[in-house]
Amino acid sequence: MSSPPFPSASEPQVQALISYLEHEVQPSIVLDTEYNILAANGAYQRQFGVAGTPHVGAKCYRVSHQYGLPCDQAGEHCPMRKAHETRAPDRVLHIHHTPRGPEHVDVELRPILDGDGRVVAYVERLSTVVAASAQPQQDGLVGRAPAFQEALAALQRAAPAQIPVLLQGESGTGKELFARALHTSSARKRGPLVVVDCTGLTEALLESELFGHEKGAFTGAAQRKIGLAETAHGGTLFLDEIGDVPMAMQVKLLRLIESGTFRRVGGLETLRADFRLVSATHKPLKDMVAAGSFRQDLYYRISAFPIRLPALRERSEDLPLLIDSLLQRIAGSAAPSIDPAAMKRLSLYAYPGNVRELRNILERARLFADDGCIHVEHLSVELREAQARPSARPGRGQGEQARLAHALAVFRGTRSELAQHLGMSERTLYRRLRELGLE
Ligand SMILES: Nc1ncnc2c1ncn2[C@@H]1O[C@H](COP(=O)(O)OP(=O)(O)OP(=O)(O)O)[C@@H](O)[C@H]1O
Repeated sequence: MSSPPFPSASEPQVQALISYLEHEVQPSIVLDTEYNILAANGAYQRQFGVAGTPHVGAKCYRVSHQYGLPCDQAGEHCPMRKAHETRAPDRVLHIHHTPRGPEHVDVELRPILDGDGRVVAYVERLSTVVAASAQPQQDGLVGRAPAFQEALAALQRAAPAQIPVLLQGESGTGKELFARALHTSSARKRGPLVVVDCTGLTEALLESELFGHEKGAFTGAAQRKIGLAETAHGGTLFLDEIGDVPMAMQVKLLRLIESGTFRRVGGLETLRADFRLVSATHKPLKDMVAAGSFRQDLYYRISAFPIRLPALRERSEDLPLLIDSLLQRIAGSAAPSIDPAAMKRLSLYAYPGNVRELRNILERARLFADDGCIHVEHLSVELREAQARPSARPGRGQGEQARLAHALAVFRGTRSELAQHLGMSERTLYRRLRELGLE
């Protein structure tokens, strides 16, 4: 563990801590109360270190965010501030600058107290979040906007537990992708992830899909069939569009979830399946409960840990990142570029169909991009009209104006640092500020 002779580091407790952390497998650093990194263990240096750039002696916010100021003064949650006040550990999700570029990092900070209860140092443990990427990626979830980060932070908390998760979001917001990320971030990741699309299935069909059936259970049941609940044993069962499950089937689903037991259609044997339940819906389930079209007991069973997925218009800062990633996915190395005018139209549109709609738009447009570049005329009429109707711009509306105004008020760094903090270029920041009348 590298550690220079800082005054507080010479305290025996801190020295003992530094020596202990060297054997920790998780990247860890020791900080003093002035944000100075006193020591970094081998795991930290391997994962976050840059050859020739010593972290030890540097300010933590400079290393992880390239800010000139502590995170809380830059409009972000600072775990050190909170841990100092509460004398208790704090955990947050941040985007850190790493040798691999920006990454989502789960940061856990523990204050180290002396005999009088004074904080003498902090230990910060970091783990890279694998569930989502903050830079363009060939697959999986990408995003870095605050609304996306909030959902990701909830996913990180829920993933290691067994608790049933309910993903709620408009169509195309990435519910299935989130369910996959939840599964791969859980202890069951080596088990199966079984997706059941509950849309458009009659009670009989859903029952035989979910529970399976015995040979001869009904006309056409020539063989015994193993149901999806059984297939999910040891893994995750993802019930997509659970709001579409017919009322009569809901009671059977409740029994399965409560007891983990079920019977194949036409079978007498009670079977048991051990799975983690993840459900998703775009429907307002609570209203459906009030209207009597969704069972209240089932609702409470499936919604122990609700996660709200933001609409694309609530995370419009993510558009460039999503566009980059989706074009790579659609066209690989032949991915076209986008000219500034087309990019502007794309950023003005409201995307009622969310990321799926964005993907469709790009898939279509790239087929017209003969010169390797998407131009305005390659976009659909709605997109081309987007500029003519500035009122139809929820992403650039009051929400964004309030967010930028708030960031301007609380951020004490330079404009370039603010741009970096907001995940946009300095030029874009100036342009947005001008557009919103904040400049
Ligand atoms: N954050 C994201 N990063 C990358 N791709 C995304 C993201 N969110 C959604 N997508 C992509 O958008 C498309 C729609 O996502 P998905 O099918 O998970 O949405 P959904 O909410 O389950 O939709 P529906 O409710 O209509 O079933 C997919 O191609 C998916 O890969």
